[in-house]
Amino acid sequence: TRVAVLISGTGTNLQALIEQAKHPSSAAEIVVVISNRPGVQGLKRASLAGIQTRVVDHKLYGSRSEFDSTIDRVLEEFRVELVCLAGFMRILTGTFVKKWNGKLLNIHPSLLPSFKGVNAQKQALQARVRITGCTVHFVAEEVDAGAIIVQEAVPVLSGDTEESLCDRIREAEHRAFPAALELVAGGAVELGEDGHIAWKSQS
Ligand SMILES: Nc1nc2ccc(CNc3ccc(C(=O)NCCCC(=O)O)cc3)cc2c(=O)[nH]1
Repeated sequence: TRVAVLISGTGTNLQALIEQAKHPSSAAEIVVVISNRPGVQGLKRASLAGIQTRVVDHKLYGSRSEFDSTIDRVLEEFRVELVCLAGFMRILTGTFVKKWNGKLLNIHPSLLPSFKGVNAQKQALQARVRITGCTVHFVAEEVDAGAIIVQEAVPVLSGDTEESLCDRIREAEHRAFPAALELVAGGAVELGEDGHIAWKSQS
Protein backbone atom coordinates (compact mmCIF):
# COMPACT_ATOMS: atom_id res chain seq x y z
CA THR A 1 0.00 0.00 0.00
CA ARG A 2 1.34 3.38 -1.11
CA VAL A 3 1.45 5.64 1.97
CA ALA A 4 1.91 9.40 2.43
CA VAL A 5 2.86 10.90 5.80
CA LEU A 6 1.82 14.50 6.56
CA ILE A 7 3.94 16.37 9.12
CA SER A 8 4.38 19.83 10.63
CA GLY A 9 7.55 19.40 12.72
CA THR A 10 10.12 17.00 14.15
CA GLY A 11 8.33 13.88 12.92
CA THR A 12 9.15 11.42 15.71
CA ASN A 13 6.06 9.44 14.72
CA LEU A 14 7.21 9.68 11.10
CA GLN A 15 10.48 8.02 12.12
CA ALA A 16 8.57 5.15 13.76
CA LEU A 17 6.48 4.69 10.58
CA ILE A 18 9.64 4.76 8.41
CA GLU A 19 11.23 2.04 10.57
CA GLN A 20 8.04 -0.04 10.37
CA ALA A 21 7.75 0.24 6.58
CA LYS A 22 11.38 -0.91 6.21
CA HIS A 23 10.46 -4.41 7.42
CA PRO A 24 10.20 -6.71 4.37
CA SER A 25 6.93 -8.08 5.84
CA SER A 26 5.39 -4.61 5.94
CA ALA A 27 2.32 -3.96 3.76
CA ALA A 28 3.18 -0.25 3.73
CA GLU A 29 5.49 1.67 1.40
CA ILE A 30 5.97 5.33 2.33
CA VAL A 31 6.21 7.06 -1.05
CA VAL A 32 6.10 10.73 0.00
CA VAL A 33 6.34 12.94 3.10
CA ILE A 34 4.48 16.26 2.93
CA SER A 35 5.08 19.12 5.39
CA ASN A 36 3.02 22.30 5.73
CA ARG A 37 6.14 24.01 7.09
CA PRO A 38 9.53 24.30 5.34
CA GLY A 39 12.83 23.24 6.91
CA VAL A 40 11.43 21.01 9.67
CA GLN A 41 13.41 18.03 10.98
CA GLY A 42 10.85 15.54 9.68
CA LEU A 43 11.81 16.48 6.11
CA LYS A 44 15.45 15.61 6.89
CA ARG A 45 14.36 12.28 8.38
CA ALA A 46 12.47 11.46 5.16
CA SER A 47 15.36 12.44 2.89
CA LEU A 48 17.79 10.37 4.98
CA ALA A 49 15.46 7.41 4.43
CA GLY A 50 15.41 8.04 0.68
CA ILE A 51 11.77 9.13 0.70
CA GLN A 52 10.61 11.97 -1.56
CA THR A 53 9.41 15.13 0.22
CA ARG A 54 7.15 18.03 -0.65
CA VAL A 55 6.45 21.28 1.21
CA VAL A 56 2.96 22.73 0.88
CA ASP A 57 3.26 25.91 2.95
CA HIS A 58 -0.20 26.84 4.23
CA LYS A 59 0.89 30.48 4.57
CA LEU A 60 1.09 30.71 0.75
CA TYR A 61 -2.59 29.85 0.22
CA GLY A 62 -5.53 32.19 0.41
CA SER A 63 -7.90 29.56 1.75
CA ARG A 64 -7.98 26.20 3.50
CA SER A 65 -9.60 24.61 0.45
CA GLU A 66 -6.79 25.80 -1.86
CA PHE A 67 -4.23 24.45 0.62
CA ASP A 68 -6.05 21.12 0.93
CA SER A 69 -6.49 20.72 -2.84
CA THR A 70 -2.75 21.28 -3.34
CA ILE A 71 -2.10 18.51 -0.80
CA ASP A 72 -4.61 16.36 -2.70
CA ARG A 73 -2.78 16.97 -6.00
CA VAL A 74 0.49 15.77 -4.48
CA LEU A 75 -1.26 12.67 -3.11
CA GLU A 76 -2.66 11.92 -6.57
CA GLU A 77 0.76 12.58 -8.20
CA PHE A 78 2.26 9.87 -5.99
CA ARG A 79 -0.75 7.52 -6.40
CA VAL A 80 -1.16 7.48 -2.62
CA GLU A 81 -3.63 4.96 -1.15
CA LEU A 82 -3.32 5.77 2.57
CA VAL A 83 -2.44 8.98 4.45
CA CYS A 84 -0.94 9.18 7.98
CA LEU A 85 -1.10 12.45 9.92
CA ALA A 86 2.02 12.45 12.12
CA GLY A 87 1.99 15.64 14.16
CA PHE A 88 0.22 17.44 11.32
CA MET A 89 -1.27 20.56 12.86
CA ARG A 90 -3.67 21.93 10.20
CA ILE A 91 -7.36 21.14 10.34
CA LEU A 92 -8.46 19.53 7.04
CA THR A 93 -11.61 20.65 5.25
CA GLY A 94 -14.70 18.45 5.02
CA THR A 95 -14.26 18.12 1.24
CA PHE A 96 -10.77 16.69 1.68
CA VAL A 97 -11.79 14.38 4.56
CA LYS A 98 -14.79 13.09 2.56
CA LYS A 99 -12.61 12.29 -0.47
CA TRP A 100 -10.07 10.45 1.71
CA ASN A 101 -12.61 8.95 4.11
CA GLY A 102 -11.33 5.64 5.45
CA LYS A 103 -7.84 6.40 4.07
CA LEU A 104 -6.76 9.02 6.64
CA LEU A 105 -5.13 7.97 9.95
CA ASN A 106 -4.21 10.25 12.85
CA ILE A 107 -2.53 9.70 16.22
CA HIS A 108 -3.76 11.58 19.27
CA PRO A 109 -1.95 11.65 22.66
CA SER A 110 -4.88 10.59 24.86
CA LEU A 111 -7.42 7.78 25.16
CA LEU A 112 -10.15 9.33 22.99
CA PRO A 113 -12.86 10.41 23.50
CA SER A 114 -11.17 11.83 26.58
CA PHE A 115 -9.07 14.99 26.19
CA LYS A 116 -9.69 16.01 22.59
CA GLY A 117 -7.90 18.96 20.98
CA VAL A 118 -4.48 20.42 21.62
CA ASN A 119 -2.41 19.80 24.82
CA ALA A 120 -4.22 16.53 25.58
CA GLN A 121 -1.39 15.45 27.90
CA LYS A 122 -1.77 18.62 29.98
CA GLN A 123 -5.55 18.06 30.16
CA ALA A 124 -4.91 14.55 31.55
CA LEU A 125 -2.52 15.89 34.21
CA GLN A 126 -5.00 18.58 35.24
CA ALA A 127 -7.82 16.00 35.42
CA ARG A 128 -5.60 13.90 37.73
CA VAL A 129 -6.38 10.71 35.83
CA ARG A 130 -4.22 7.69 36.74
CA ILE A 131 -4.23 6.25 33.25
CA THR A 132 -4.06 8.01 29.90
CA GLY A 133 -2.54 6.88 26.60
CA CYS A 134 -2.70 7.38 22.84
CA THR A 135 -5.23 6.67 20.11
CA VAL A 136 -4.86 6.00 16.39
CA HIS A 137 -8.13 6.78 14.61
CA PHE A 138 -9.56 7.34 11.16
CA VAL A 139 -9.89 11.08 10.55
CA ALA A 140 -13.47 12.34 10.50
CA GLU A 141 -14.58 15.89 9.72
CA GLU A 142 -15.20 16.47 13.43
CA VAL A 143 -11.76 16.85 15.01
CA ASP A 144 -10.50 13.86 17.06
CA ALA A 145 -13.87 12.09 16.68
CA GLY A 146 -13.10 9.42 14.04
CA ALA A 147 -13.39 5.64 14.46
CA ILE A 148 -10.74 4.25 16.81
CA ILE A 149 -8.28 1.71 15.35
CA VAL A 150 -5.63 1.17 18.07
CA GLN A 151 -5.16 2.47 21.61
CA GLU A 152 -2.38 1.96 24.14
CA ALA A 153 -2.70 2.80 27.85
CA VAL A 154 -0.02 4.78 29.63
CA PRO A 155 0.19 5.22 33.45
CA VAL A 156 0.39 8.70 34.95
CA LEU A 157 3.07 8.52 37.66
CA SER A 158 3.28 10.63 40.83
CA GLY A 159 5.59 13.54 40.21
CA ASP A 160 4.90 13.48 36.48
CA THR A 161 5.39 16.76 34.70
CA GLU A 162 3.87 17.57 31.32
CA GLU A 163 7.27 16.73 29.80
CA SER A 164 7.71 13.35 31.53
CA LEU A 165 4.16 12.34 30.65
CA CYS A 166 4.60 13.47 27.02
CA ASP A 167 7.75 11.37 26.76
CA ARG A 168 6.03 8.26 28.13
CA ILE A 169 3.00 8.72 25.82
CA ARG A 170 5.33 9.29 22.85
CA GLU A 171 6.91 5.86 23.42
CA ALA A 172 3.43 4.32 23.22
CA GLU A 173 2.65 6.35 20.08
CA HIS A 174 5.71 4.87 18.39
CA ARG A 175 4.23 1.38 18.91
CA ALA A 176 0.56 2.17 18.29
CA PHE A 177 0.89 4.09 15.02
CA PRO A 178 3.01 1.45 13.21
CA ALA A 179 0.64 -1.25 14.47
CA ALA A 180 -2.40 0.62 13.15
CA LEU A 181 -0.66 1.33 9.83
CA GLU A 182 -0.02 -2.39 9.31
CA LEU A 183 -3.64 -3.30 10.18
CA VAL A 184 -5.08 -0.85 7.66
CA ALA A 185 -2.40 -1.19 4.96
CA GLY A 186 -2.59 -4.98 5.25
CA GLY A 187 -6.39 -4.97 4.97
CA ALA A 188 -7.18 -6.48 8.37
CA VAL A 189 -9.12 -3.36 9.40
CA GLU A 190 -11.18 -0.87 7.40
CA LEU A 191 -13.72 1.86 8.03
CA GLY A 192 -17.16 0.27 7.65
CA GLU A 193 -20.11 1.80 5.79
CA ASP A 194 -21.68 2.53 9.20
CA GLY A 195 -18.69 4.71 10.15
CA HIS A 196 -17.39 2.13 12.62
CA ILE A 197 -14.30 -0.03 12.47
CA ALA A 198 -14.74 -3.28 10.47
CA TRP A 199 -12.32 -6.14 11.13
CA LYS A 200 -12.15 -8.11 7.89
CA SER A 201 -12.50 -11.79 8.71
CA GLN A 202 -9.33 -13.64 7.77
CA SER A 203 -10.37 -16.07 5.03
N1 LIG B 1 -11.11 17.45 9.76
C1 LIG B 1 -10.10 17.02 10.53
N2 LIG B 1 -8.86 17.50 10.31
C2 LIG B 1 -7.84 17.13 11.14
C3 LIG B 1 -6.55 17.63 10.93
C4 LIG B 1 -5.51 17.32 11.78
C5 LIG B 1 -5.72 16.44 12.84
C6 LIG B 1 -4.59 16.12 13.76
N3 LIG B 1 -4.88 16.62 15.09
C7 LIG B 1 -5.12 17.97 15.34
C8 LIG B 1 -6.06 18.34 16.31
C9 LIG B 1 -6.30 19.65 16.61
C10 LIG B 1 -5.63 20.65 15.92
C11 LIG B 1 -5.89 22.10 16.26
O1 LIG B 1 -6.90 22.45 16.88
N4 LIG B 1 -4.94 22.98 15.85
C12 LIG B 1 -5.08 24.38 16.09
C13 LIG B 1 -5.76 25.01 14.89
C14 LIG B 1 -4.87 24.87 13.65
C15 LIG B 1 -5.64 25.32 12.39
O2 LIG B 1 -6.16 26.47 12.41
O3 LIG B 1 -5.75 24.46 11.43
C16 LIG B 1 -4.68 20.32 14.96
C17 LIG B 1 -4.43 18.98 14.64
C18 LIG B 1 -6.99 15.89 13.07
C19 LIG B 1 -8.06 16.23 12.21
C20 LIG B 1 -9.40 15.73 12.39
O4 LIG B 1 -9.69 14.93 13.32
N5 LIG B 1 -10.38 16.15 11.55
